[in-house]
Amino acid sequence: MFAPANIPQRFRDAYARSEQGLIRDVMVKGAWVVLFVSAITNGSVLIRGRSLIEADPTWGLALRLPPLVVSILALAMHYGRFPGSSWSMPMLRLISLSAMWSIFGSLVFAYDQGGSAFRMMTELAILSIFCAALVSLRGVRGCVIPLFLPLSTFVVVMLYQGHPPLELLLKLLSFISATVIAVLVTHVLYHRRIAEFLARQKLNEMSTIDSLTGLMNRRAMTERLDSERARYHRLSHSFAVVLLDLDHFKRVNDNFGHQAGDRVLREVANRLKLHTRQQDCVGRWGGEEFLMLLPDTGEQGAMTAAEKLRTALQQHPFEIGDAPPVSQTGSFGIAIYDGRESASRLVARADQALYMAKECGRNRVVVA
Ligand SMILES: Nc1nc2c(ncn2[C@@H]2O[C@H](COP(=O)(O)OP(=O)(O)OP(=O)(O)O)[C@@H](O)[C@H]2O)c(=O)[nH]1
Repeated sequence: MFAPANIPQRFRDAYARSEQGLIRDVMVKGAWVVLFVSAITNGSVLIRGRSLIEADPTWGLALRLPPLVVSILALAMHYGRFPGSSWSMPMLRLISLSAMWSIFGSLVFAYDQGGSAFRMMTELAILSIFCAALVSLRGVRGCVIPLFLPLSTFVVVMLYQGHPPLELLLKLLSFISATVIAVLVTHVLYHRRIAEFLARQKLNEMSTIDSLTGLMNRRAMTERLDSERARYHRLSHSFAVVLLDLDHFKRVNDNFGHQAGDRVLREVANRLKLHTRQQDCVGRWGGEEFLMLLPDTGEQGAMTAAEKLRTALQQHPFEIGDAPPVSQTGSFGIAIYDGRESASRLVARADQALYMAKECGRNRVVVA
């Protein structure tokens, strides 16, 4: 999984997903461009009856066929919905490499036959555009193999054939300057894309994460409840919600101050995370209320889970700084999704059970 070094770990999955979409997009468009350019080039050869490489039909075929075949294959895989997405990047590289092979191969012939400057410029421009697309996906390192490998092969072949290095350099100047411009512009765009991606992720994080505890906030939990309800209707997998309200939490604030209260809330969040499964969702529902969503869980499982959390709070007092640690318990209300009700009705039932737990003396679990 590729992600630039300045993307924090927590955003790397999201970056990989967004990059996959981008790579697929570039691959499909790149394949169409290569097909289109091949059709025009081959068509003009047919109409005008002459080719830069007409002297050698075998080489002509060897240079023109690979990009055509690779592009058709890539488009067939895309439109035929070939499973997975990891093949997009290797396919894009293959398209680029075969196009470079074709272009640089033609250049070798053009060079020897004194091909027209216009023709060379066109092919150099295509090189720069490819380079631009690759740089915009993976930064400058993205074009090392598809661009600099064919270029260095081309230079080595030319030098091997005895062309003077200075003359070669002068002839390549237009290519080098076109590529440098393309690299610079797209390098800036690449960094902008990453900056925009990070800004979007942080905004998204702010709107879904509770800043005090780092848990999901009420909005994000409501969305998860809706998607879990949708999953239930698709797969009939039962799920439970557990609502927790800390007992007499006001006393912590009143006796030790708001900061101590905040520390307790953060530690409660840690313990809830620690004692739930990875697939469970834990969120802060309100001030000192927490909501847990337990997928694939029935009544018995939810009771066991809630009991484990209740013990995890009760078992160890909470550190609050200079003052001695404080005891903090919680009351829990459980509701199992009945298959029909709305998310708010489901939480309301858990709230009623929680109310019963408070009424019965707190520090206990009640099922709706
Ligand atoms: N420190 C801190 N306190 C909060 C926060 N949100 C809510 N509270 C406090 O949580 C307390 C809730 O008090 P109450 O609703 O009276 O309930 P309780 O004292 O927990 O008593 P019971 O729920 O009846 O057991 C209030 O003192 C709120 O100020 C917060 O983000 N930080």
